[in-house]
Amino acid sequence: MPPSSHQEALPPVITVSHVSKTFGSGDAAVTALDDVSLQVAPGEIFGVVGQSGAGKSTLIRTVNLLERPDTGSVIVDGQELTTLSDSALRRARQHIGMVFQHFNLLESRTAQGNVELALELAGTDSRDRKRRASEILDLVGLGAKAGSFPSQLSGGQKQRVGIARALAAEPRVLLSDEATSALDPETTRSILELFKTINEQLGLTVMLITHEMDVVKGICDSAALLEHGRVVETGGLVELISTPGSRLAADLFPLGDATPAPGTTVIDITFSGGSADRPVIAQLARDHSLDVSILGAVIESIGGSQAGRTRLELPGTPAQNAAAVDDLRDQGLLVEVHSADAAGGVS
Ligand SMILES: Nc1ncnc2c1ncn2[C@@H]1O[C@H](COP(=O)(O)OP(=O)(O)OP(=O)(O)O)[C@@H](O)[C@H]1O
Repeated sequence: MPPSSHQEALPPVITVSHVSKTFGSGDAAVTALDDVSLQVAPGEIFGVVGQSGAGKSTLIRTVNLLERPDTGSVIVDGQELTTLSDSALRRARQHIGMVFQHFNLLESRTAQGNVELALELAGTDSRDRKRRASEILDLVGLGAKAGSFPSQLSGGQKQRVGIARALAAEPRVLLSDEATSALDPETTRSILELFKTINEQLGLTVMLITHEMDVVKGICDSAALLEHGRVVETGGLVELISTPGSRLAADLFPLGDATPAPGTTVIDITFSGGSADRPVIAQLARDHSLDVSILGAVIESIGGSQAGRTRLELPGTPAQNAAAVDDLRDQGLLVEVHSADAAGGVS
């Protein structure tokens, strides 16, 4: 659910502050996380993206201390995890569900048995375990398969069991490490819809790792881009796409690579909220008698509102188009101006 102003006033559910983690030592040392700080607001779906080896898994595993940071602090639901005793940490982890890429189910147990296991570990008595496991399997759409073993389930069904297990002990936070990357596109869509449903129905905060921008666009409210163990950008998606030069925005809304004519002006306009519905380009062409060419455009729905970017080519130099650009900016639009060089490149 998109964070409302009321939610923004609440303290974050996850706060990672100045976390660093190095594996190995000497010449073999690998710094997986380098002074990482980020916050996840209550009820948000927060995506962590970045290339392979950027530190995404290490980061998400520090949020439930499966990976202990060398330095820094991790606060989940108001509790600083790094200073807890082993037994207190085990209790705290029961409120942090985790979903894994390869499901990590016990083959010897049925779907119901796998979900009940999480409740056994939480000390729930037998009757409540059965009732709760049935309820939660119904919620993930797998009630009819409660008695099936993992070997009798499809990948998507296995992941639903994994999600049910993660939800069994009524966590406040759900962590997902590439939950959909072993699934086909259609199953991926249905699992993402399930995340969204859980997020909305249970008010659960979700932090997920993905390398797929479509996942971020599809369900995330906020995201962080990791590079070489560092957070290079983080924020709400609508806010990010309104940030000039945002790498995440460029990855979320790729504008294609149409080549402008040499000596022209190239402008990138970011639309969000109401501006996405206005006939901005037609008005620009009319008011400034400009022969506007659209080099690329993408409009998407993010968190229930329209957002997108458009790359336009205008005849003449940036100086000659200054009035047109000012006009766009006066309308509250975010405009970046480039000039096309002789080779059709943009600078
Ligand atoms: N247990 C470990 N021992 C040694 N090095 C590790 C360990 N775990 C991670 N690393 C290293 O830390 C860096 C970050 O790894 P991590 O798995 O967090 O990246 P990632 O962004 O999740 O990558 P991928 O998308 O490929 O899963 C990599 O260089 C990796 O080789």
